[in-house]
This record gives sequence, structure tokens and C-alpha cells, in this order.
Amino acid sequence: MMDAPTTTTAAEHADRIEPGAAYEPGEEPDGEGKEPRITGRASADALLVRRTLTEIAPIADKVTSYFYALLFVRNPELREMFPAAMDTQRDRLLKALLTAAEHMDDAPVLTAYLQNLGRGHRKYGTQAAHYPAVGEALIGALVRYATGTWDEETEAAWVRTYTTISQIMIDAAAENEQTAPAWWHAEVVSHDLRTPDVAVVTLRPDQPYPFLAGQYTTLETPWWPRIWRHYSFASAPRPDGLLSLHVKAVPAGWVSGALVHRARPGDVLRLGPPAGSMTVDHATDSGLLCLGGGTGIAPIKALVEDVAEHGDRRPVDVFYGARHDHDLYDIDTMLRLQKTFPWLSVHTVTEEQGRLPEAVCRYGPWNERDAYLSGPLGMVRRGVDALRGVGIPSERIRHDFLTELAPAATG
Ligand SMILES: NC(=O)C1=CN([C@@H]2O[C@H](COP(=O)(O)OP(=O)(O)OC[C@H]3O[C@@H](n4cnc5c(N)ncnc54)[C@H](O)[C@@H]3O)[C@@H](O)[C@H]2O)C=CC1
Repeated sequence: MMDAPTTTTAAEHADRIEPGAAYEPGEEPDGEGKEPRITGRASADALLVRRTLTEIAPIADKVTSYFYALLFVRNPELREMFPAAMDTQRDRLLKALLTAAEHMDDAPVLTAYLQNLGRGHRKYGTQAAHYPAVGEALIGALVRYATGTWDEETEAAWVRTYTTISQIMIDAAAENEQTAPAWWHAEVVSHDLRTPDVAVVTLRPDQPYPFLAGQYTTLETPWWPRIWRHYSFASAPRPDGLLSLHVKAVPAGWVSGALVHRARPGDVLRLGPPAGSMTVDHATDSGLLCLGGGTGIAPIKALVEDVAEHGDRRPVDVFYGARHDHDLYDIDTMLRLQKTFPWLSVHTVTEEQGRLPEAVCRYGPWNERDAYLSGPLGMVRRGVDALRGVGIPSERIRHDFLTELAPAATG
């Protein structure tokens, strides 16, 4: 039911997030003049909450199993909202909650994250009435395993924290219900196998699917019901309404494997709402510096198309990284774009030449640019450090790993 907030380590990323996937975002809070509803209270509570998190970190597996056991034993009707095989889902729900709790006093990032999560939960059939059951299982699991630090004050902090989290999600879902479906059906209209394990999949949604270049969707295949994965759009919105995704089949990746090796035109998938804040700021005319690693080139291509459509003529440098030459599966498209648009420069970086973040720093200067990073978590993490190192301020660096890479909150 609760979507992956995503994860906190590169290893987990490899396990759980499929290529083309992106993490839950920190979209800008939506709604004009709407202030995040996380208050100063959070800082005091956040200390207690983080103390619990530190205690349970080494036994996270046990806490997770017990949490789900409590949830399903007490609320058997919720079981069918989760995938049949829980091992792939495993700690998504708990991890979402714990990530949110951890970032409780990072109000703008957290509010946006939770609003997005709340909207995204509509596709699971989540109702406001389900939230208390989840909260009780959460507290039940913490009471059982955080024995060293649990006390009345801590419990009160967790209850307040969970109440805030769930209310933001419930409100966002209710608001979204007024204007958007809970999910879209989308038919595969073409399937282009670019390498033995990378496919470009084009979809026709059953109703208009509004999104911005640089955003991503969640996707469920008919072969793995209730298992959802994230994929970035590889094109800016098109007049024909078609959507395209780049998918790499990873070992043991159920959804990615099915999309690459099994999906064919005529198959119908389900899509959740668009999400993500890695979008072009058209209020400025700063140049763009884009790093796309592997299938991470997908949203970068969408950003280039977006700049082109706005007729901005801002300088755009794209660094496209891959392990080997033959992994640069979309290089023809990128070179075609470069030929068409004089403001665009495309640089390729294979591992023979070094890794993407280091390679970018050999060029420049970049300190006047807005930066966009998309690819494996390790690449994004090192890329952010490298770009800060060459003088790009953090607020001008965009990527989809906001909760993972947000500076640890203090307080
Ligand atoms: N919006 C986003 O952030 C998106 C993220 N992705 C993610 O991108 C990944 C793509 O996977 P593959 O195509 O197999 O990429 P890959 O593993 O082949 O790597 C692509 C590039 O990233 C570099 N790289 C990898 N790990 C690095 C590290 N620790 N430090 C520095 N550079 C590193 C490689 O040198 C290479 O240039 C997937 O994990 C997918 O989930 C994909 C699409 C969109």
C-alpha cells in the first residue's frame, strides 16, 4: 500500500529500484501560498524519533517483519493491497514512514514528499480509514523493538509525527481526487529493444496524462500485480499524448525483466500519477549542465526537448555516461539533437575514460549553470559532491534522490 519512499543505500537501490526508476521526489509543495503544515513542534519530536530510529537500525529486518505481521493479523482485509510476494515489497511501507519521520523537521522537502506519496497511494485503493491501522502497527512494532529508548514521551512524539505524516498524505489524496484519476491504463504501442537488456517502450495512456519533462511515473505490469516501479519519461509531453520510457532489465528485476523481454504492442499497463521536481526552471535563462548515467539519460533527453520547445537557446551540456561504448544505447538520438540545436553539446563518458562526475569536472566552468543529475544513486551522490566542488550552489542542483541526499536535519 505505501509506496517505496525509496531507500537509503546504494545496495538497497540496486535491489529494489529498477532502471529508469527514480526515487520519490521532493516536489515543490503545490497550491499557491500553501505553507507546509509541519510546525516547530517537529524539531523537539524529531530528536526523540531519531533516537528510536538509531536504536532499531541494526534490527530493521525484525521490526519490518513484525510490523507487517501486526498489520495483517489485525487487518486481514489490507493484505490484498500488497503484492502476493512480500519479499520485493518488504520494507517499503515501513521505510516510507521511517524516512518521513527522520526528515520531520525538513519541512519543505518532507511536505512535498508526503503530498506526493499521498497522491500516489490512490492507485493502491488506499482510504483515509486505513491510516490508523498502519499507525497502530507502526507503534506496536516500535514498542516491541525500541525497548532501550521507548517511553511515554517518545510514544507521544511518534504519535504526533505519524498523525502529521498521515494527515498530509490524506489531504493531498483528497485534493488530487478532485482533478485526476487514481491511475491510468496505458497500452504499449511500440517496443524497441536497443541492447540485449535495454528497451525503449512507448505507451498510449487511455486519457490525457499531464506531466512535465524531467518527471517520472510509477508503473504496474499485468504480469506482476501490485508491484510498482518508477520510470522517468524519456520525452517531453508530445502533441500525440504518447509517453516513452527507457527500461533496463536488471538481474531478478521482475518488472524490468517483463517490460524488456515480455511486453509487446497491445499489452496494457497501469500508471500512477507523474511525480518529481527535476524540471527546467523557465523563469531563468541560465545554462544547463546535465549528467545522465545509463538509462538515466531518459529524463535528460526530455529536458533537452523541453528547452528546445521553449525556444530558450540556453547553453545545454549533456554528459552521457555508460560502462562501455555499446551501452550508449541512445547516443544516436542525442547526436541528432546536438546536430539540430546549436546550443546543445553532448559529451560521452565511458568507464575507460573515467566516471561521469570526475569527467564533468575536467570541463567547465560550470558555476553559472543549473545542474540536473539522473542515474544510479552512487553516480548522483558523487555527482552532487563534484558539482558543489566546482562552485554550483546546492539549490541549483536537481535530482530525484532528495530524501536520500538531503542534508541530515538538525534539531
Ligand atoms: N531520474 C533518475 O534519477 C533516474 C535514475 N535511473 C537509474 O539509473 C540507473 C541506471 O542503471 P545503468 O543503466 O545500469 O547504469 P550503469 O550502472 O551502467 O552506470 C551508468 C553511469 O553511471 C556511472 N556510475 C555508476 N555508479 C557510479 C558511482 N558509484 N559513482 C560514479 N559514477 C557511477 C557509470 O560510470 C556510468 O557512466 C538505474 O539505477 C536507474 O534506477 C534511471 C532513470 C532515471
